[in-house]
Amino acid sequence: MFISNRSLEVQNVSYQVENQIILNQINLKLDEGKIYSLIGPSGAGKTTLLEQIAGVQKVTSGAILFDQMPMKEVIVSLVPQDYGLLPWQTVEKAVLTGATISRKRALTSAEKTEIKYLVEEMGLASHLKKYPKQLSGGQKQRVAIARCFASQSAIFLMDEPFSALDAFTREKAQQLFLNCWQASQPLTVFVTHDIEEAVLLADEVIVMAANPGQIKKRIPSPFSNKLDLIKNRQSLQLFETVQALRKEIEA
Ligand SMILES: Nc1ncnc2c1ncn2[C@@H]1O[C@H](COP(=O)(O)OP(=O)(O)OP(=O)(O)O)[C@@H](O)[C@H]1O
Repeated sequence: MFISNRSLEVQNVSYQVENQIILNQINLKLDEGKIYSLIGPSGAGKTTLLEQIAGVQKVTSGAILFDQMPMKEVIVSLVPQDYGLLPWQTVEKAVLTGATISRKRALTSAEKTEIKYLVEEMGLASHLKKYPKQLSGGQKQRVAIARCFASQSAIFLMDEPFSALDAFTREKAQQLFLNCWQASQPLTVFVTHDIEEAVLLADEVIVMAANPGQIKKRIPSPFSNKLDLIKNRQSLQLFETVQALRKEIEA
């Protein structure tokens, strides 16, 4: 059992562009060793909140801390909506560079072997020498996820990480994600429009409301064993939780 008491705290974060309030007094305490999904209607501010946590967007009102440190001192791994791959880096280079930067040192040969295994598991072995323009959307997304795991950061932030995958590949990637996640159990926050995915993968679903963007509800996972995706996908708990969430989002 993974034991940790570090947490990410979003303290009274608000964000306004011109006269539009995009985030309105967001308060969240998120614990290490857990996966959180962020759902809500379009325009609720999910991406904005994720990017403020990641430090991509400046926090102009309120504070975001991890283990009581400001986020600029914390290394996070972000899977952005556009995958964030550099056009001049091959798949291999992208994953290895991500891992080196987050560790702030050269990789050991054991770490390189582990990363190679991860890349193979992600179905990318035959694409190692390819550049982003030579990859499909789904392949790019898998590179971004592999780079995230290879980084071994304490915090993973993912914006619709499985959205470009077809249904079958998506189910495989979700299972692979949960299996890989078990090894280090980073505090993970992911945005999704897929309510089923939000319930299946997360320990807690965070529902946002729009105009202005705010936290509406937090709903714990109904599953005792999240790893058993096949069983959970067919369960009554999934059906009931998805129905309840749908009402919450539409209300
Ligand atoms: N830099 C910006 N300038 C002006 N408006 C912005 C800016 N960034 C975000 N917004 C607005 O903030 C609101 C929230 O956007 P955001 O992308 O965070 O929402 P979202 O919940 O992720 O939406 P979606 O589900 O459609 O991806 C939207 O109304 C958007 O138009």
